[in-house]
Amino acid sequence: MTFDASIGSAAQRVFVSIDTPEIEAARGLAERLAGIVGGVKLGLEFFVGQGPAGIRAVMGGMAAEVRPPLFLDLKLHDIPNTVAAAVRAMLPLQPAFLTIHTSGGPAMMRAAVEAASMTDLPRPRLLGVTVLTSLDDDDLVSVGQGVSVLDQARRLAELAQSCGLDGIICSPAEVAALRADRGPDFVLMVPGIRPTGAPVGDQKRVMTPRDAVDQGADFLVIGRPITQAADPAAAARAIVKELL
Ligand SMILES: O=C(O)c1cc(=O)[nH]c(=O)n1[C@@H]1O[C@H](COP(=O)(O)O)[C@@H](O)[C@H]1O
Repeated sequence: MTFDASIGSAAQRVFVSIDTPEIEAARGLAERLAGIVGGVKLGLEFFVGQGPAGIRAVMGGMAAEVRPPLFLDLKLHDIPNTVAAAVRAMLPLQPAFLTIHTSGGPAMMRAAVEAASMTDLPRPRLLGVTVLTSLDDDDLVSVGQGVSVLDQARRLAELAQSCGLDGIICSPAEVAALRADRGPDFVLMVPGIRPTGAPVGDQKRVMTPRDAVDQGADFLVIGRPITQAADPAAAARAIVKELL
């Protein structure tokens, strides 16, 4: 299914992150949430556990009329040839969005963009991870990047746009600055979302769904506040309601 990135409703902004290695758990959540949220994100944990066949089982388990767009979040980071080959290998799964790490550099990003366009299959939107939402300024110092998170995110976002990426993943804390820098058409997909009172866990730069959208986020990536809730469908509905 091709993905129309125009945002017609509050629900379309929400991608639920289904982080589990178990196929039945993933399938159950996807089916329960399909009519409520705008998309499903399957990432490293599920892909390592279940591979492409697992992705097909989850997405194919939903009727075409209700199947939400797939965000396949593998955060590729390798030499250009390897990343390009991995992007090509993902295309048959028909993701609406893919992720690569912008810190892989310009040649890697350009190779990924080229690879994504090389077949007749629908072209996914390529998003570049800037600075992970689990990091803060001290973490960047500890890995030898002596810049603030905001400056690093701005720099990587500019590089991603210049390399032809469709958008970036960034924390809500930088969204307003990055929207101003990169203009209205660059996709800002934002994890690190916590409804008021939800446990923050390993995230360091967080915001509520409403505030993140008000700051300029196009899409929100939300995992545990929905998937770990006693009633995931009710939790997702409450978040969408907050965005109306
Ligand atoms: O690329 C991502 O989606 C991502 C980037 C980032 O900087 N931070 C981040 O949390 N994510 C993903 O977003 C999801 C957030 O999940 P929760 O913290 O449970 O809401 C996880 O699947 C992460 O892998």
